[in-house]
Amino acid sequence: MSSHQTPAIELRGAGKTFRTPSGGLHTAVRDLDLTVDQGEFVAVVGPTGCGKSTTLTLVSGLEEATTGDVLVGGAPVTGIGPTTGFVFQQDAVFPWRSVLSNVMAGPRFRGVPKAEARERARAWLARVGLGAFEDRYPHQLSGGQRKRVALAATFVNDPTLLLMDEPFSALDVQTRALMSDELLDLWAGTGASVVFVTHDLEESIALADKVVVMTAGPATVKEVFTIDLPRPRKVESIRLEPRFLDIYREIWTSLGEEVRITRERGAADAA
Ligand SMILES: Nc1ncnc2c1ncn2[C@@H]1O[C@H](COP(=O)(O)OP(=O)(O)OP(=O)(O)O)[C@@H](O)[C@H]1O
Repeated sequence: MSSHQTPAIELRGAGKTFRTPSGGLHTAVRDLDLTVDQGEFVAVVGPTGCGKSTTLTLVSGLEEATTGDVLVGGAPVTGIGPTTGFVFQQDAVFPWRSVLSNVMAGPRFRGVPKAEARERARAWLARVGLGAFEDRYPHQLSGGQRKRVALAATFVNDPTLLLMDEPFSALDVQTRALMSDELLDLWAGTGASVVFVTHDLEESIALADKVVVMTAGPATVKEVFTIDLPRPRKVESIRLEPRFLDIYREIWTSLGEEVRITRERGAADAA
């Protein structure tokens, strides 16, 4: 990565304070400093409720930072850019549209002619192994297949920035590992920058170039770990590598402390 490139994302002292329904103020994240380089895969881990999703909504422009700066492609973020893709835990598919129509929707919305949109959608469906399922409706698919549709529907738009909020957490363990491999295959060579929020430390290490550990809420960046595992990766085999286990232990030392703080606070609140 050449050092003169504008980072894909820069958070500088970014924070977000929400007004609660009772009229109080709740700080969700504070003093966030983070750089995501172009083409980099960054995973964000942190204790439950610490502010991971809020961080992602700041980057997406869905929420405006209360303090500090959020830059995407070197410019202050003003809303969801046309080249930003999202994948969430919930299936972001239209239940009343066929699989093919779902994947064509993005390009059509962006003004791509129908025949070309269909061709591009078919190519991505083939890549996710759903070429034979284009006429099905989402309810006729398994959870993993629906997730594949969501990935095809995202990648068909050639995103330069991918924001993913626990996209695989509703899936069973085996499907989850398959989807992680699938994601890495689809992402490889696209040059897209990824911010991937997860609860799962193993998943974060297997996928990412950098793992960002956030503190107990209101979250700030605690530590950033560079993951020096080679690519291409297969998540089921890489997690058995000695280097993977060393990295896991190192990051857990940092993350575990924040998880404990969060648990103790929860116990104190309940007492
Ligand atoms: N719109 C909002 N209004 C008020 N408070 C909010 C709002 N959105 C989030 N919060 C609060 O901000 C804090 C951080 O929430 P956020 O969803 O970002 O955490 P998270 O780390 O993604 O959580 P989880 O690990 O459970 O997915 C929480 O205390 C939450 O209740």
